[in-house]
Amino acid sequence: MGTPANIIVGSHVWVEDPTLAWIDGEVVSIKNNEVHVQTSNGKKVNTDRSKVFPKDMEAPPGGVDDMTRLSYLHEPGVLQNLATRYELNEIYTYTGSILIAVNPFQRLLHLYDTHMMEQYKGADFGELSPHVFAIADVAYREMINEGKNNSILVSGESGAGKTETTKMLMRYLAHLGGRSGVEGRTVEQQVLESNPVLEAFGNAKTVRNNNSSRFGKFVEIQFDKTGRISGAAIRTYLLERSRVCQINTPERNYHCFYFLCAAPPEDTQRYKLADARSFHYLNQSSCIEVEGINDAKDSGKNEVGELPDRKNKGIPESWTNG
Ligand SMILES: Nc1ncnc2c1ncn2[C@@H]1O[C@H](COP(=O)(O)OP(=O)(O)OP(=O)(O)O)[C@@H](O)[C@H]1O
Repeated sequence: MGTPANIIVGSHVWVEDPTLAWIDGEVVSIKNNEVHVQTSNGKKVNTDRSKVFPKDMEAPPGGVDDMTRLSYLHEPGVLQNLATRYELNEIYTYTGSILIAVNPFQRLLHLYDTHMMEQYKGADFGELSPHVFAIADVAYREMINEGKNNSILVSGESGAGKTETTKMLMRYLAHLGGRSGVEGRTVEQQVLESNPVLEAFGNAKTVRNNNSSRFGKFVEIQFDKTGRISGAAIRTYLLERSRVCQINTPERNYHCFYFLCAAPPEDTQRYKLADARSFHYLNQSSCIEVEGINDAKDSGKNEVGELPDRKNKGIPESWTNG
């Protein structure tokens, strides 16, 4: 962020705030390099000129859907725009061809239904509101038109929404490249159904996220020349292995252990399992149950065919019997 040169007495500006990150206010005086600001929450702040940023007083009340259209592309300007849109449940914003997603922490089902997918199918980039489907659509079209591989990178800190976003991308690509009316389980179904299995073995409750992925993954979806999904591969790497034998409150071990312990009695007896609290690797943390995760129900989430080699892996039948 460069030093703003045009700060004068009367300017509307942003200054840092210990709790709000940034607060807006008006410059009341400037002495050498020290700027005196009266903030909109009634405080007086003295700060260095280099830490004061101009506020765009003509920004649209609902924010802009592409941040390259902001008059000032500095941190407070970007955060203010994202916050304004978030208030309106607009969780997606572009910065050029990059999509920024703000975690809504609530199900916005209308955003991801089939109707929405159909709207984004083939639409020009930027024609509709920013959306994760638009990113997937561009990647897909470019791949088809130019005959080249394409990648979508999803990044962010823990709990930002990468796992959810990746699932939406996969759902959309499966929608575009799926085969309707094909007998049996299609590749795209199998790709989508791999998520619960991967999450059971590689996700755990952490301080920041009840369903934190403790591994990285590279999902490859292969398409044929006509744009239909022909295959898929998922490469996982860097599982946080230490979590298996050491956990601290309020975190949990990998979901799969709790699912196993919560399996129906015939399975728990057969595999000599018991209440999760009776196992040292699970009871080192006082957190056994997690809000939003039903271990007994989720233990049966995996349906026939997902784990064809379950016998070799010692996976209880209840996991594959639905
Ligand atoms: N688009 C979304 N709609 C609704 N809820 C969401 C969305 N994105 C994220 N969430 C919520 O936030 C939680 C955390 O998101 P997610 O697990 O995707 O984060 P992450 O970036 O993958 O974190 P980690 O790096 O810890 O795995 C989800 O369990 C879900 O409750």
